[in-house]
Amino acid sequence: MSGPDVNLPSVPDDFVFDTRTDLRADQKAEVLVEALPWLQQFAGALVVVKYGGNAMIDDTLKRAFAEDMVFLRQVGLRPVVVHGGGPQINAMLDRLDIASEFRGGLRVTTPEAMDVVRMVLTGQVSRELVGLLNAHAPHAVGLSGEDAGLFQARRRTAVVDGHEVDVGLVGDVVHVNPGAVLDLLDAGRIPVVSTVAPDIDDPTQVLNVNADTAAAALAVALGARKLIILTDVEGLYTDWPDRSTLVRRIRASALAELLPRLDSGMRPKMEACWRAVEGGVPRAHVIDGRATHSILVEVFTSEGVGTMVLPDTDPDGHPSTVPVRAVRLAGDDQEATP
Ligand SMILES: Nc1ncnc2c1ncn2[C@@H]1O[C@H](COP(=O)(O)OP(=O)(O)O)[C@@H](O)[C@H]1O
Ligand SMILES: CC(=O)N[C@@H](CCC(=O)OP(=O)(O)O)C(=O)O
Repeated sequence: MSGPDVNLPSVPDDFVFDTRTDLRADQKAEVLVEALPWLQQFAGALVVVKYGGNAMIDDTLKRAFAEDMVFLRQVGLRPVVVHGGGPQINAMLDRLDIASEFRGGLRVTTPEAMDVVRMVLTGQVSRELVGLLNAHAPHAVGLSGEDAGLFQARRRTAVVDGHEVDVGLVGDVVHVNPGAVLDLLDAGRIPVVSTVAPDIDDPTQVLNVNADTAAAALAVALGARKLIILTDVEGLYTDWPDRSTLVRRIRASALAELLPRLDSGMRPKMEACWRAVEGGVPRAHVIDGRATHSILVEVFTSEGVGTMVLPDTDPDGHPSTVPVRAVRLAGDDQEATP
């Protein structure tokens, strides 16, 4: 194609053209202005973000996630990252030819598998996330549930078809000592937490803890303003996989009724949201980690994204409402009040 003969400035080989032509300048300004009340509302807010699953295996998404965390910190929030790493653990177990299975959504964890879980979460996934974050500015510090007594866990079973089954070295967080995380936040750092925890009944033994569950326990202990869980689906569907049943907002009591009917993938996430909200975290969200910058859209736009869990009543005793995001509540006949 030939255009008018004009003198164009020379462009370096590594120049990346801005292809974001879908927004006009005034529309870009509108997006920024729309963020203003949310920036004001969340100034200083502590937000726990659980990063894991498939959103963590794509390089572009990983870089975008790091940008989002650095962005949150830069505009005055206090983000804490709790990461999973199920797919990465699977890959390493395969490489080492160690068999592994899930029961009731939990990995059956033998002592041999536990070594791999610990090595992958704290030695590989945490290191990679810290590196991606620190590519922007040296703020991220990795720590595991073992560090400074952050987590203590107790062994648990899984429930399969109504029966309790042994899943080996798997635990639930029963105690959180958030001092180390708070120290890091006070120093302006971004803590990156991996979810391996000492056994409260045998502190020389470490346990494998589901990262969604651990993120909820940490959010409660830190008094977080939000828990945000990234996953590989748009949010919670009441009738999975019927796409017309995506839930935008749901109150804790309606969620409690729904939980027993959820499949094992979504159940730990929604249970984590429920636990967080019951434990005093005002809002918990499950959002699509496959969409770049979905965290920024959730925090800084009026529509939000994904599924939001909110308490039945806000601390002032009024039925909980959230500005503008007026969408019908699952399990609730009323329209949300803007
Ligand atoms: N009710 C539901 N709503 C949404 N997703 C569901 C539901 N039930 C099952 N799922 C499945 O759960 C998956 C998310 O769980 P999982 O794969 O464990 O997430 P992650 O890898 O992000 O930790 C979704 O990709 C979807 O296939
Ligand atoms: C007990 C248990 O199942 N632990 C998980 C811990 C990692 C995790 O939760 O990772 P995702 O968030 O990526 O799923 C596991 O071994 O896979």
